[in-house]
Amino acid sequence: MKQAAPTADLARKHAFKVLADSFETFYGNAIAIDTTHKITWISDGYRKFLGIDHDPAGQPITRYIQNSYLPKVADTGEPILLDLLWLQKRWILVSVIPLQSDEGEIIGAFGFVALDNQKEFSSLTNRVNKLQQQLDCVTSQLNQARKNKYGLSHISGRSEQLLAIKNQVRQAARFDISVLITGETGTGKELFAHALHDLSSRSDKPFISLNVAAIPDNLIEAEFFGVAPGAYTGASKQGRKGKLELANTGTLFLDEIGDMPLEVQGKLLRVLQEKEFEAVGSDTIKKTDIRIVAATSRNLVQMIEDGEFRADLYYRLNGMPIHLPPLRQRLDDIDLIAERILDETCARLNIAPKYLSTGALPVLRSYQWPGNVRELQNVLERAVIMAEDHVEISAQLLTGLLHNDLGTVCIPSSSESVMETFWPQTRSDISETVQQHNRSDLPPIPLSQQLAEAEKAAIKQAIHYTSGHKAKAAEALGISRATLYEKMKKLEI
Ligand SMILES: Nc1ncnc2c1ncn2[C@@H]1O[C@H](COP(=O)(O)OP(=O)(O)OP(=O)(O)O)[C@@H](O)[C@H]1O
Repeated sequence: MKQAAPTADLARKHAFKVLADSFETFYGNAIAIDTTHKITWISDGYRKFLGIDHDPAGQPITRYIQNSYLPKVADTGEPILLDLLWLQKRWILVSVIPLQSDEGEIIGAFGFVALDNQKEFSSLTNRVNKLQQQLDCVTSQLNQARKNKYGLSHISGRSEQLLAIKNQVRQAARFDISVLITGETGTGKELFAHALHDLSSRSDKPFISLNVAAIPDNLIEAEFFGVAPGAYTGASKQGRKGKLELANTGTLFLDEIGDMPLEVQGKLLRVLQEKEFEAVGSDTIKKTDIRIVAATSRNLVQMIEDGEFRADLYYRLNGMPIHLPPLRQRLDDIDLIAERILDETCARLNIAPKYLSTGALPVLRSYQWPGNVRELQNVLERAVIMAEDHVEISAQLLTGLLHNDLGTVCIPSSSESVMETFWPQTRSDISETVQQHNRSDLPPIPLSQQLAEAEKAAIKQAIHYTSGHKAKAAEALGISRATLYEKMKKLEI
């Protein structure tokens, strides 16, 4: 390395001395920490400025300055040349530089108040204050919108069952226990999980959901635990956070928990018991603090008997069970839910509000709703679009739509076999429909539409045949579980 010329060396030493002498005069407020973020030195001026009446050396800096930049600079070695810091109820301008040993190793950080006279940078702080106020306002509006969207009041219905469930949710929210929500598809399991989170003490923390059934078995662990940087060929350099980490301090909603492979069930149990996990390809243990809300449309007790679900995990998850009955068993909810769906759909489509005619409600009440509220939503959304200029949604229109959807009309909810009631389109019915479509005097229906209808009917039939067991339905149809979910989403089943 080139040696500094003697005069340059002298000038440098002199400059440092002047700087050190004038530092106390101009920058009386200064502090230093080590790499463990403990205070190693503080100037008298700064101690007084912070209102500390004892020697804070050896204490963590965050005990006195919670939002200090010093720990970050000590960790990264990157200086912060000038930044605003909100301290002692006012803005100050601070500089923080890393401290290095003679060998160039980072040994801590040193910070000083560059300017604490607000008048001298008032235009800057005024702008920051204004932006901060705007940000606070938007954040509170967002939180309010979230609460309105997911609060219990958003869940429509007046049936005794629904009111009892709302009470259970209020109870469950008071305690930090695992909750298991059971019920057929589309009954509102995710909606109630959201409401539970929003009522709980974790409401301002993340709500993360993971649909176990929609993820191929070989990717589930990565999705759940995350992946360490470069864990395997093709893994990203930065690694990827898993849902457990993303949900930390908040709530993790595990939908379709019954579809979790046995091996992963064991790992989830460990997380629940020990509150720690390791990312795929890592041996570093990470701590986690989450509340689990799990949901399933399957009979977990039966699955335990069949050796498909771990009993110990079931008892862990089932801290408080909440069961959502199907819509056909709480007919008193239908009018309020329908009203809400119509209002929301019309507002979204920017059209005048529409109402159910007097004869329309009995049609809705007499149908079985195998897809529950989600199906009701789909039918009413289509009705709104088809009612065009009419203010009322007629019984006839709904009858037609339900007929079109499932090949039958207004099924009485009593004695017929569930199979006939829900999916009367047996194989021969389907071929009959296709034959009718094939008649040469009828205008042809686009092939894509015919294929979609056929796929929809086949999937519904398979799900019903396997009593809602999606993995078995996918197997019977010769597709993967993830593909089945993809298709169900696309075809709005
Ligand atoms: N009581 C209700 N009031 C208003 N909307 C509802 C009600 N119950 C369900 N919904 C709506 O119905 C749809 C389906 O609900 P959700 O996704 O929560 O059901 P799910 O039981 O989790 O379904 P899946 O088992 O298929 O995941 C959502 O759009 C939800 O907002």
